[in-house]
Amino acid sequence: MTDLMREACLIDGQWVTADQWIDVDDPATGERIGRVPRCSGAQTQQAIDAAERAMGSWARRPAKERAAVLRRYFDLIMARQDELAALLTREQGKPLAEARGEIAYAAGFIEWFGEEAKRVYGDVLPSHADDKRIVVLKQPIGVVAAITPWNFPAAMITRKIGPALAAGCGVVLKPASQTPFTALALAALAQEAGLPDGLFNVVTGSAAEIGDVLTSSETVRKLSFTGSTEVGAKLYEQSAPSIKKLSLELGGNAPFIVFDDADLDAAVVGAIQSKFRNAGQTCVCANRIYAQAGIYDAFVEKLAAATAKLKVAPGTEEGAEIGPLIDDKAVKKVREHIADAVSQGASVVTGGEPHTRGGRFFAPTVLSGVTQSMLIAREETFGPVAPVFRFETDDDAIAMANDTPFGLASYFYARDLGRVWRVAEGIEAGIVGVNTGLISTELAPFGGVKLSGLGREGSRYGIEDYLEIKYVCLSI
Ligand SMILES: NC(=O)C1=CN([C@@H]2O[C@H](COP(=O)(O)OP(=O)(O)OC[C@H]3O[C@@H](n4cnc5c(N)ncnc54)[C@H](OP(=O)(O)O)[C@@H]3O)[C@@H](O)[C@H]2O)C=CC1
Ligand SMILES: O=C(O)[C@H](O)CS(=O)(=O)O
Repeated sequence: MTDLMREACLIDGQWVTADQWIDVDDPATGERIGRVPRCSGAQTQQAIDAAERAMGSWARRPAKERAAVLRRYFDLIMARQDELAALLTREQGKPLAEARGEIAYAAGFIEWFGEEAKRVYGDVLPSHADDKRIVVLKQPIGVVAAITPWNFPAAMITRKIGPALAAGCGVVLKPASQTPFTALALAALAQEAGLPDGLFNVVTGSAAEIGDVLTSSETVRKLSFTGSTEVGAKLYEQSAPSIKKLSLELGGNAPFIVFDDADLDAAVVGAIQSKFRNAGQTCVCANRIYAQAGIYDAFVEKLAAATAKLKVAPGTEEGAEIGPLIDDKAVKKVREHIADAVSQGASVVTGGEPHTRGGRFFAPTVLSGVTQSMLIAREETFGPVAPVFRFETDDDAIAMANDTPFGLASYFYARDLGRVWRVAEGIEAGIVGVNTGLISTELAPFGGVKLSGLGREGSRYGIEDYLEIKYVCLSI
C-alpha cells in the first residue's frame, strides 16, 4: 500500500494512537485492511486546544502566504492522486475511475478556497454621522469541528477544511469510521504542504464520544456536518447550548423528471449518471424518477437496457462501473425498498436481486409501476435502484417532486423554455439540474432546503460560513 496509509491520528502535529482500535474493512471482500485508534474524549479536547493555539498565528499571516500553502497542498494531493484513489477505493469500494475523479474534485476545493483566501474583503459603509466612520471587518469564526460521511471520503473533507483554512480557522475533523484512511492521508499531505502543527487535526473513534466533546466545547465556534438528517438534527440540538454556527449537509430524496419534450436518449444518460454514481450512494442521486405518460414505456425500456449493461465489479477491476455497497445494512435497505415496492404492485424490469458476485454487490435495478405510497418514494434508498413513476401533467410532476420533507438535489429533462423556467422555479430544492444528471463542482453553492440541511458549501458563498462580520464604529 502507500506510505500515506496511517494507522494513527494527527493531533497537534503528532501522529498518536490509543489503547483501543477500530477495524476497517474492504467492502468488496469484507477483509480487514487496517485499524485506526479509538481516540478518547481527552484526546479530542487536546485537538481542540491545538487548533485554537495554531489558528492565531495562521490567521495573522498575510492571506497570500496562506494561499501559497494551500496551493502547495493542492499540488501535493494531485501529485499523489493515484495512491489516494487506490486507498479510497480500498476502504469505500467505488470504482477506481470514480475515486480518481473524487480526488481531483476534492483537490479542487483546496485550490478554489486557496484563491478565495486572498479575496476575503471587508467594507467601508456610508456613515450615519459626519463624525463617524463605519468599517466592516471579516474575521475567522474560530475553531471548526468537521464531521464527515463515508460515501465521499475525500471531497466531503476538503469541502470543509478548504474554506476553514482559507478563512484562517483551526480544524478538528472526525471522519467516518468506515473510511478513515483517506482522511488521515489528506492530513499527512497537509503536514507536508506546510500547514502549521495543530492547525488541522484528525481524530477517529466513537462518534458519540467525540461528537459530545466537539458540540459541547465553547472553543469550537463552528460545526460543519455532512451525513444523515437524523444525526444532523442530534448535532444541531447538542450544539445549541454553545450557540455554534452550523453547516448541515444532510439527506436527500432527489426527483428526476423526464417530460414528453425531453431528448430521451440524453435523459437516459443523465439518469444513469445521477442514479448509479457511487452505486447510488450519494445524497444527490436521483432517488425517484418521474416519466410523463406519453413517453413512459419508451423511457423505461431505454433506461432498463442501459442499466443492464452496467458492469458490477470490485472497484479495482478494469471497467468497473458499480462497486459494492458500503456494508450489509446498506444491502438490507435496498432489498427492503424493492420488496416493499413489488408487494404494492411495482415490477422489476431489470436487476432486483443481489449480484452473482455475492457479498455487498447488488445488481443495478429498474422498477416500473412505482407509486408515491411506497417506501422507495419516501426514503432515500442509497443504493443502485431506479424506481420509475408515471405522471400526466406538469403540475402533477412538480407536486409529486415536492411531496417529500427533503430538498437537496433535483433534476429534469425538458426543452420548452417556459416549462424549464416554471419547473426550475417550482421545485423545492437547493440544487436543480436541467438536462443534466451531474451537478457536482467546487465552483457552485451546494446545499439543501427543508430537512436536507443548512448553508452552502463550495463557490464564493462557501467561505462566508467560516467568517464573522465585525462592525467597527470610528468616531473621528
Ligand atoms: N447532504 C450531503 O451532502 C450528504 C448527505 N449524506 C447523508 O448521510 C447518510 C449516509 O451517510 P452516513 O455516513 O451513514 O451518515 P451518518 O449520519 O450515520 O454518519 C455521518 C458521520 O456522522 C458521524 N456520526 C454518527 N453519529 C454521530 C453522533 N451521534 N455524534 C457525532 N457524529 C456522529 C459518523 O461517524 P461514524 O462513521 O463513526 O458512525 C460519520 O462520521 C445518508 O442519509 C446521506 O443522504 C451523506 C453524504 C453527503
Ligand atoms: O455526499 C454526497 O453525496 C456528495 O455531496 C455528493 S457530491 O458532492 O459529489 O455531489
